[in-house]
Amino acid sequence: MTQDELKQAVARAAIDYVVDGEIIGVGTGSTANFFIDELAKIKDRIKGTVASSEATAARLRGHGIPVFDLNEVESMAVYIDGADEITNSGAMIKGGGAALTREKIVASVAKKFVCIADGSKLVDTLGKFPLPVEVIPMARACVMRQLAALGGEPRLRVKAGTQDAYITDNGGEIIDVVGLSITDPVALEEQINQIVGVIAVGLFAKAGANVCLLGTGEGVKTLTF
Ligand SMILES: O=C(CO)[C@H](O)[C@H](O)COP(=O)(O)O
Repeated sequence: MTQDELKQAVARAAIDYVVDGEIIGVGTGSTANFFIDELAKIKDRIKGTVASSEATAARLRGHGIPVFDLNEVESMAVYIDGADEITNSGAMIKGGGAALTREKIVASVAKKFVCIADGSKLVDTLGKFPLPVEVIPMARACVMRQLAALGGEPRLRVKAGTQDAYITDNGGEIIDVVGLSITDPVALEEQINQIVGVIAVGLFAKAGANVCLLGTGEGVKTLTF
């Protein structure tokens, strides 16, 4: 199976976690996009969604699925999203698609985080994938110095084909930290959260996934944490 077929398989499997009549939190990225396309087939069963990015909101609306502002929502049954890396204990690196801050906010309201990922995302130790950190633009340089002191190599994410900083839906910039071996993800998440100027770090460790639907050649495996 191709990587896209594995992503489609987990997106289909995630429909079992959709709770009828409820609001569903929806992530960002190619796997989340496959999930949105599956959700569209059963859209009449749900009350609506909360989106973790403008791109996701546009895709949901394109399918005629209601998208609520998070401020209008008191509870959410489940949040369904991809990951760049996930461990056997449910800790994740996210933010390859630059939506980490809204993903973390929406996930924090949901009762359950269901991660959907192809098998290549399962790792023993986080950090091979560069760790995204969203920052306030004026704090870029001082945050980068503090991230370098943690042992990684911070790089400013730029818009494809330019030297210009990539700007997120929140007006922030993204620093990708290369070369970390993250043996204590909870401690590192707390440490980076303490740096003034950081909006959010793409480590989802303190509140990681509750379930991971992992696409493999032998079918979809369900990991619970
Ligand atoms: O965190 C994310 C976006 O900010 C995505 O979930 C992550 O990058 C995985 O993307 P994909 O499903 O395209 O592999």
